[in-house]
Amino acid sequence: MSKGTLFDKVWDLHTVGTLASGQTQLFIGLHLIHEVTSPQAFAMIRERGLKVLFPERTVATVDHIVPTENQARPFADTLAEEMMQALEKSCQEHQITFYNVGSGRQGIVHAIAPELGLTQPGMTIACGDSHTSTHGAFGAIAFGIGTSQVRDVLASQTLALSKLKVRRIEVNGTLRPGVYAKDVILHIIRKLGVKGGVGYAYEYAGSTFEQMSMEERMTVCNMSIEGGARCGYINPDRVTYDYLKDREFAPKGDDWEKAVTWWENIRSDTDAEYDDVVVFDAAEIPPTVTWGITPGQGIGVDESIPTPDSLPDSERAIAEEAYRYMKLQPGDPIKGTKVDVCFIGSCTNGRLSDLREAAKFAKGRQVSTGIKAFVVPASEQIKKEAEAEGLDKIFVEAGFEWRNPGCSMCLAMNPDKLQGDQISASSSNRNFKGRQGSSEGRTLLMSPAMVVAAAVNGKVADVRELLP
Ligand SMILES: CC(C)[C@H](C(=O)O)[C@@H](O)C(=O)O
Ligand code: SF4
Repeated sequence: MSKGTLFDKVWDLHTVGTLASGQTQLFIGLHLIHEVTSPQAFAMIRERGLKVLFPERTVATVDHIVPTENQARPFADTLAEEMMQALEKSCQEHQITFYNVGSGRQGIVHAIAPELGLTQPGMTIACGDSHTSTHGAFGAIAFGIGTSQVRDVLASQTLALSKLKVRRIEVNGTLRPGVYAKDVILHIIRKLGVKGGVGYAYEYAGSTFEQMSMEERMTVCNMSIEGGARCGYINPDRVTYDYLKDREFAPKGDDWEKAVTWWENIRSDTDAEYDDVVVFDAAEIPPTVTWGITPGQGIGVDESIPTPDSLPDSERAIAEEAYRYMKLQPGDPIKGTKVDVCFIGSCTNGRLSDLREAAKFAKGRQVSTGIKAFVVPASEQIKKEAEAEGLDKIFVEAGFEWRNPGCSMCLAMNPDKLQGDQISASSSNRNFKGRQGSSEGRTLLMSPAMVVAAAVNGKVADVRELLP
């Protein structure tokens, strides 16, 4: 095996050849598909009379358009129903496994592949979805692709790609109470910028990530793309193997031992060379909230919205645009900003550990009057597990609604939408203009625990004040 970073090794092992363009033809071990970016890709292969080359390496689910309340078919939204039928038909035609609503395995694509054990170290994974970077938490090279690339993978199981540089992002130390994986990644993006990672794969390393659970690692890798990095990964270790062991599609018996040996070999070598190295101290990371219209516009919950003169030239224009859109004043504290909607869910923070942590703070408290607060587990399996622990009851008693799995208000391609210029406290990953279903809707990104703090206070609050 070649020496170097995990990225280099996995890249080399999956290289089919070099194309005339100079790009690499890279073999894709696992292709995940969903209803939004696959219909046109299927139409394109159909037009050319092509087949799906490796249906057994292709797995589908439905997540973006599913209603989280009434899931009766046909869906009330005819466009959603059409997308659903298109996916059902394509999967049937090409013998692709489809985890449909009610299968017990449906959910946000980036939640179900790990929980089924499909996502494994050393793999190349592609999906027509930018947050495919999530799967890097397992030491896979996983990235989002566009519809024409979905076509390429369906037809050839390969992609034409240019190799990325690798930046090692080291975070060391223990996170302070009330500070979560979400704050770590929001902090990294705040410091390195939303375009800082363009051209790079991010390798997250250091004791902070080593101490994280797989779910926390997924939260971090998920938002690599918001920092401009096409993929982000963490070297596999005992935590990874313990998570994967005995999952449905994980290797079994002798194959398991062989797999672990191989996974150990693909870890970045200690003397690997990086194109860049950045180091952060975990103790300096505060509970972070975004105030603007990019995930890079984050501040500590006890900081004030930056004034134009405190910002570097390159950030001023987008800050001006953000003050106008968000209707927030530079210099004002973010804490105390009134919110209307509180959303816990998404592929960033809709997993069991997120719901458990949020429930700890919701227990025995009440959602403030006039606030709409709701919890959307990322998958059917997570929903079931959460209910078995009684988390649903804690949320409902506190005044949250408990919904069915899907992307929901992360992107609002389903009925869960902000109205007018409502402000949401959201555990999702994007605060772009109009992201949550209203062209004037405003989004404040934060950890699930911070969303609960906002829900019970009716305004942005510091979760540390709720700590026992
Ligand atoms: C719909 C899909 C293509 C999109 C993405 O690529 O990320 C969505 O998941 C998002 O989060 O904006
Ligand atoms: S939860 Fe949000 S970010 Fe994740 S795949 Fe769905 S829409 Fe995209």
